[in-house]
Amino acid sequence: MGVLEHVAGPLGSLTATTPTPVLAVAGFFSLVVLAVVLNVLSQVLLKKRNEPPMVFHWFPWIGSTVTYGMDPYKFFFANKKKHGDVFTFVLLGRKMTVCLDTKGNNFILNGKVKDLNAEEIYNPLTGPVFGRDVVYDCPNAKLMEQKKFVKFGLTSEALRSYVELITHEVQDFVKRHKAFKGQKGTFNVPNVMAELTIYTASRSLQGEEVRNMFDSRFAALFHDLDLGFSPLNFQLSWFPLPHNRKRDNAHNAMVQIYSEIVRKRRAGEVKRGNSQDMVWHLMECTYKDGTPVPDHEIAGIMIALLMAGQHSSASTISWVILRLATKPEIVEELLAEQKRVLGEDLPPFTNEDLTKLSLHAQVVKETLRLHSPIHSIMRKVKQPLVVEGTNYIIPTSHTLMSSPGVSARMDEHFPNPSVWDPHRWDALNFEDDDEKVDYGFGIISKGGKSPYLPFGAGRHRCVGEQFAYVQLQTILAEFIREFKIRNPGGSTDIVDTDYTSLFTKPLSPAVVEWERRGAEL
Ligand code: HEM
Repeated sequence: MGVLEHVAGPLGSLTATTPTPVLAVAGFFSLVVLAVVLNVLSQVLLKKRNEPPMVFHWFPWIGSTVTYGMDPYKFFFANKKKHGDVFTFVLLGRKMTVCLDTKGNNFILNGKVKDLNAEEIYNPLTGPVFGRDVVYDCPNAKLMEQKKFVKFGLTSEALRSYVELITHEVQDFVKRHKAFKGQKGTFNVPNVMAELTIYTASRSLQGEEVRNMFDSRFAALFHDLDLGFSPLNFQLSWFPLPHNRKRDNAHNAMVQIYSEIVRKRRAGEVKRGNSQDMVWHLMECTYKDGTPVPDHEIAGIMIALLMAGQHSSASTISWVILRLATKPEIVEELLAEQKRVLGEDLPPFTNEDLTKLSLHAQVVKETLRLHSPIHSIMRKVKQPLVVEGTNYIIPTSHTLMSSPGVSARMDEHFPNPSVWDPHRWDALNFEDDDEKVDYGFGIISKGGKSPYLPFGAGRHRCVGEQFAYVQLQTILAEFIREFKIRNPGGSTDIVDTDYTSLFTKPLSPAVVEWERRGAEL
């Protein structure tokens, strides 16, 4: 028997005796073609005049998922050019209506609670990670109270103590970490900075017990819990996949750890001393109706703070280091600022000192303009909504999507927007004339006209901004005291962004060269 007969033999017998598989494949392809044709026809023929334009797509359900997912900003700008600031696209079967620029940001972020809803979108994903009765697993009014607890826990006394604790963590880290052995070397920025960020956050905000557990048990639990933030979980968070099982086990273990910390503290087995961590503060908080925060909610809020803070801060400080490595002259300017403000001998600094290090703050601010860790913010439409200045009415079957990162990259607001230039903020401020509002967690700027909203706006605005700035500025100030940094070969290139996880971050590996001060690069 020849080779061809060998191959044809089995196929021949298959078609002769079982025609079904071939027919099934042909049938499947016909169905796909039919679905594509109907989908295209419906986009061309059934345009609704009072709904925003739909981004053209061939396949139903998949829609624009791939182009959006590969580079959301490229996708937003391309469609803004084609359709204007308001358009709809299909993301995994959902109709997402995007509203861009300052008006779009304001429309979505400052929307009323009766019109827009965050918890229906986010809770399937965050619920199993954070736990019961916290954040999106409770009515919005309760979330506002929980945010108030956190915001009011970040007192100036607490922040002062955090600066000291974070400073010690950084000093210890740069002495001991394997990436910083010797006088000079290279390090993979995203990995090393993620490690440093979590040590600093856990020692300050989370408290001594959590920090002490980090090197052993806690890091593994954090890793497993984090698996729950896989984008796949927007659809399948309930499905017993291995990563979801690990997530659930990690969540239960973490709740037990926090509950045990609270129990020991309440029993007086651990004394407070000068400790200002958030667990102590939450143990003293009560809801408006007089109910103290139950232990499982303390655990849930602490987990939420850990997860929300870790990804955003680790990504931001990594971008700070990577951007500085492209402009080593700014590193020297930062050091000069510290010497000018604090003294030539670079003494330890306080939270009040940080507010005087304006270039340090501007480095963080400019980095967040171009590298905001959250590129898309979503809300479910609860009743048909008119978009001001248009004839569009957004139906309740749509989800709204805001991307403040778009206005932050528009040349109408920021000349040469793609250039990373901390000095652009020397004389730039969007907050001064802004309307103020209180959604229940303290007075905030409404941000209605600002093109720069990396911490969001409205009732879901970030309550971690102050902590993030303290953490990021302290790490930055300590880091540049210790090291000179630059890109290998003095290159000015910057790595691409990794959009595959929920929070964006630099694509790893992203390596820079370091040298301890006192030696030459
Ligand atoms: C550079 C750092 C950070 C950035 C850029 C950032 C950004 C944001 C943004 C854009 C939102 C609004 C989300 C929405 O409207 O759906 C938000 C909310 C929030 N963030 Fe942050 N964040 C940062 C750090 C932190 C830290 C360190 C914490 C905790 C200590 C934190 C806790 C929260 C909380 C509790 C919310 C409220 C969620 C809600 O009300 O729906 N964030 N953050």
